[in-house]
Amino acid sequence: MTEIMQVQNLVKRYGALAATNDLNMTLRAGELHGVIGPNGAGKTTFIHQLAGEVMPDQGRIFLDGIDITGSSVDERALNGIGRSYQITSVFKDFSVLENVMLAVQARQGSSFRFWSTASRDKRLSEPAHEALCQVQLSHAAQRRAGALGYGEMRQLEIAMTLAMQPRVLLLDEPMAGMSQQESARLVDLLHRLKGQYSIVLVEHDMDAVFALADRITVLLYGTAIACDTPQAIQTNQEVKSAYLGDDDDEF
Ligand SMILES: Nc1ncnc2c1ncn2[C@@H]1O[C@H](COP(=O)(O)OP(=O)(O)OP(=O)(O)O)[C@@H](O)[C@H]1O
Repeated sequence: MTEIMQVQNLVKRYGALAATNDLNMTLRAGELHGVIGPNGAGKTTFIHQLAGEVMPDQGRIFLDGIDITGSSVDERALNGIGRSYQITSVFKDFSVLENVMLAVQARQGSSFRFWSTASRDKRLSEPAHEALCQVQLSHAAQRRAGALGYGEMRQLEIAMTLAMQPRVLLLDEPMAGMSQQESARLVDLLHRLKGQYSIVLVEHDMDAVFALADRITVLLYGTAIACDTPQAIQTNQEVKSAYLGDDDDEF
């Protein structure tokens, strides 16, 4: 399997604290790669660095073998790195469809400037409908985004990310705050997206990560202490003692 991203020796310091510390990881094309670790292990800082929101102090990030360490968030998005939108970036008074259309427009950039309104609308609405279909939110296309339930709002965020036509999807705790039913629906959705996209999933819901991931990287104090299949991670002694405190029941 080819590697779509490589992360080499990533370091991000906040004062004396190294949030990521010599962190190495590879993302294979089409895999769902779970990233787990205790609170403060550096998971979110890692995702921020992959997305370009935080610049590392040391280390390199490669996409398709090209060094993107110094690229901005926008450049990375145009090169296919999709960072899940946050609820804060949803326009609550716009319809669900309009929000996704805005994401399509962001992807298409200024190429629509000279087009007629009708053709522009179609060029925006068709991929937007497609993205909503992918996350099974088509039924809510005309609803006001602000009227969506919490789980549906997260589905909308993913639709907006998919509308950017990413190859790599970065998902930072997509199940946070969800009910059991909403989480189960999101697990189903990620199962469907698996293989179509290369996905990095940071998630505290261990059942979800172990059910979904092809491989899991375990972070501890900003360093990857293990990277393996869920089955191997489950029985990895270093992971057990360092991350789970030797408690077999945790898995
Ligand atoms: N902007 C910042 N300024 C100072 N310290 C920070 C900053 N961002 C993160 N940190 C620190 O870096 C460490 C790693 O934080 P990070 O949020 O990446 O961990 P995490 O694994 O995502 O944690 P959690 O599971 O609790 O979300 C923590 O000790 C955190 O306090």
